[in-house]
Amino acid sequence: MSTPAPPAVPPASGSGTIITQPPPPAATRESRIATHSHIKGLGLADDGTAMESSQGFVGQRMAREALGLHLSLLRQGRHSGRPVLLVGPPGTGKTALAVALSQELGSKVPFCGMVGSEVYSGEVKKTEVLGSCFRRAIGLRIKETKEVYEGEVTELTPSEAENPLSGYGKTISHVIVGLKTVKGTKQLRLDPSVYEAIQKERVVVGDVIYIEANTGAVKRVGRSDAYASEYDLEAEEYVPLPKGDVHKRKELVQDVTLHDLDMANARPQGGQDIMSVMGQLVKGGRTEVTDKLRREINKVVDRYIEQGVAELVPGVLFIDEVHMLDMECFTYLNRALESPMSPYVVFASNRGITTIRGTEYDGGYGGEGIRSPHGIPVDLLDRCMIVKTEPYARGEIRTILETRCRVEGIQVAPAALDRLADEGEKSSLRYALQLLTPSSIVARTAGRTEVSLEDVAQLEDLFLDTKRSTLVLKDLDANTKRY
Ligand SMILES: Nc1ncnc2c1ncn2[C@@H]1O[C@H](COP(=O)(O)OP(=O)(O)OP(=O)(O)O)[C@@H](O)[C@H]1O
Repeated sequence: MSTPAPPAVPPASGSGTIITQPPPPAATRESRIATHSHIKGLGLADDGTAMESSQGFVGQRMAREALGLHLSLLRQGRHSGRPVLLVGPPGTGKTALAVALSQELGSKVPFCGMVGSEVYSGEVKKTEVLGSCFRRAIGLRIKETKEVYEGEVTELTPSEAENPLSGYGKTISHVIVGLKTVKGTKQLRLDPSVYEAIQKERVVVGDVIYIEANTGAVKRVGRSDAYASEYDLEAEEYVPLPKGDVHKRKELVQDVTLHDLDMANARPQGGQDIMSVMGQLVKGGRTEVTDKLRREINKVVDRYIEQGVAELVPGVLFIDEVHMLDMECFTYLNRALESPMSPYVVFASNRGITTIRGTEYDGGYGGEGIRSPHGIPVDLLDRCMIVKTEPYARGEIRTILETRCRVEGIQVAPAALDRLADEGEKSSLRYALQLLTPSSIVARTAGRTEVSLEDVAQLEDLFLDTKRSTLVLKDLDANTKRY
């Protein structure tokens, strides 16, 4: 049966189609707790005002409301060329705000986070690193109609044959797969390469899958809901039995980023399934993608957008410690921000007036370089919408600590929590947060389930905060003139 050519993603490779929908929960994740795990969004009410504590966010109301407004700009597609700059002392939630922004946009909108110093590499140009981050933050949603075999797996029987290349062992000659839909069933005799793809997706009887007729790529959609009561507790995603025939044309939506397309086309060798493409991405060192290739890809992308096959999804590029970038990067940013294919850019810096990197050795500026607020040239600064974050009050620190305890599953006695909040106020929120997990370990070692005041006190002896550490150094310096 003839099929109209699928809109193979960029030029000649045919291997550019990358399915980046989130994998089904079964294949994913143990619960890992990261620094910002408790942040679930900006915590804004319907009228855009920030609630005192919501979605894991506590305080910092002005900044949250400002970002809420930017979010509306982004949703209306009117953000272009207007980056946000988050400024404030360390640990006041600048990164947390960027994370919340990306959460608000949803999992299908790309988010790329980087630190200013990442641009310095011996192998890749600074502007190339920035350029690839820009493209990681721009998504493309491609709608393709493909010929597929879809259904619940009723049979999965590999057929073995003698290995013609060696006297020992056996190889798979073919695999029989039975697929069932509401309308009927079909038995397929498939190539061993499809069996490999089935194994990689960890398909078992009872799963709903589809197999692309042209490429043999296999995608596990989830577990058939006929098996829903198999276990009492499960992280499985259950899906209904597919309707229609087993063999049909299906509209597939694939989310890729421009960077995925660059990489897939820079090294187009290998298979067409997601695993081969992913393999290409992780193998080898960092490779530069030429400007010419990017322009070609942009042309194809433009064509797809015009044809209505694809839709551009601008995401968020977050550059933390932006003062670490140098003049060359800032000049590049000025141009990149004006491009019609620009993501929503958020910068963050905790520096005040400081020298712009890359201008220090310029004799024209008296050897000192150009000094500017946050180490950013004024012309770029002028384009930014600047949002300030404030240091936290003790009550806010206590609430943030409480939220973290809930996320990490730590029980802390009220007196210990008060002590940690005091530490947070005296030293920093980060220091107080860092003491949480170790104090729970100390409590557990002592056979208790709740962190007590003594546990926190013990840790304060073991770990110094920045202020005490500076005092120790000053003391050493005064007494021994060393260190
Ligand atoms: N308002 C808040 N509500 C809840 N958690 C917060 C809040 N502010 C900060 N945090 C948490 O405190 C920790 C430090 O915050 P974050 O890393 O966002 O600070 P930062 O301003 O980016 O610091 P730096 O300038 O050092 O990069 C993180 O775990 C963050 O999730």
